[in-house]
Amino acid sequence: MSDKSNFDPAEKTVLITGGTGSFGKTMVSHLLAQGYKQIRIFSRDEWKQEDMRVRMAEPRLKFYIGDVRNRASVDGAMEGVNMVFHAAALKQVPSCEFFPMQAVETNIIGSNNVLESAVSNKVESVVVLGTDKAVYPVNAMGMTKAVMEKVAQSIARRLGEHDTTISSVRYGNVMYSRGSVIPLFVRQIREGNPITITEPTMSRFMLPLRDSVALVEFAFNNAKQGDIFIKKAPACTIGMLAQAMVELFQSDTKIETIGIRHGEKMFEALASVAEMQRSEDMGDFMRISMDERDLNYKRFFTEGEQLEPMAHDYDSHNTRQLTLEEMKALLLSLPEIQSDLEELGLPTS
Ligand SMILES: O=c1ccn([C@@H]2O[C@H](COP(=O)(O)OP(=O)(O)O[C@H]3O[C@H](CO)[C@H](O)[C@H](O)[C@H]3O)[C@@H](O)[C@H]2O)c(=O)[nH]1
Repeated sequence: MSDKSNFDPAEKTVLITGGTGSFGKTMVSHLLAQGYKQIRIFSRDEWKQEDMRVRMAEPRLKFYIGDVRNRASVDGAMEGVNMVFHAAALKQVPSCEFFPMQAVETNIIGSNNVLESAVSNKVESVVVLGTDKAVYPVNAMGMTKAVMEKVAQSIARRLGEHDTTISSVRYGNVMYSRGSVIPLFVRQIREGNPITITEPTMSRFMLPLRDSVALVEFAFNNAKQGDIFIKKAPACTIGMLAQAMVELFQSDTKIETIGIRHGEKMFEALASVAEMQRSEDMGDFMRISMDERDLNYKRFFTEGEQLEPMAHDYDSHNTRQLTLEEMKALLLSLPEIQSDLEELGLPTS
């Protein structure tokens, strides 16, 4: 863990891969407010970069066009960087399912490029952004993100205290993220169409975007080599989410059950049983330390390890469940829901 006692943001340059996404934008505003010297945005889409450049008009923001799949383009943005937040990813479940090698290229090979480039450039700390879908993965998005974590830890394992600190975070569904269920429900309500729910008892961890930024910051401040951090989060069922939306929007639209989609689980886990056994409770957060066993055959084949039999996964069925009122309050705390309700002339509190 690098020493943060003399940490001065005014001396630090941060690189955010995938920096024009929802996470990147929120993180950029946060870092600017904290007085960071320079923030570099690395991404593929020139239009999104142009939009951000014009809207933010901020000299401390620097833009780099590139693709994490291309090591040279990553190297071109890495020189002189102190911290990296690696958010670039293919994260849509269906697109990864049908083009799994594209997910391999970006999520695994691309992440390896970012990490190796950061280590070569003596970056102080890299935080890699992951997902709950990497725990017991069933779809290509989760599988490639699970391998990404393994790549991060394999590099961390060979590094020492004075090298780059590598850590990962995992989080669940970011509320109102592009293409996700909440904006879909809003559209359905506004157009007067039925709300389509897959399965009312299916559950998901619900996380506002601001909490994902807080988690990444927490990881940066507390990381030891190879750690994975999660933020404790409540969950809700999709039936409850739909009910909360209908009530907030005072809608009489129907709720229609359409059935589970390709590649999805009834619930998600943020940590497996084995990980829970080596986790540290840090208040709102949990640290899962790296499994430090090496490839020592005896320990893997004949000695093993004593695990406590009590433990269980940390999943969206056994975490704290939001009540209907709490779900409505959480939705009301989102700026996007506030502006949707305002546009419709509905109460925002
Ligand atoms: O019409 C729909 C669509 C979805 N759902 C349900 O709503 C929940 C959330 O669905 P999302 O599509 O919002 O989220 P996913 O859990 O499938 O995946 C989300 O989280 C991933 C990260 O873990 C990726 O970021 C992905 O893009 C993002 O949509 C699921 O239980 C799903 O079954 C419905 O009830 N009705």
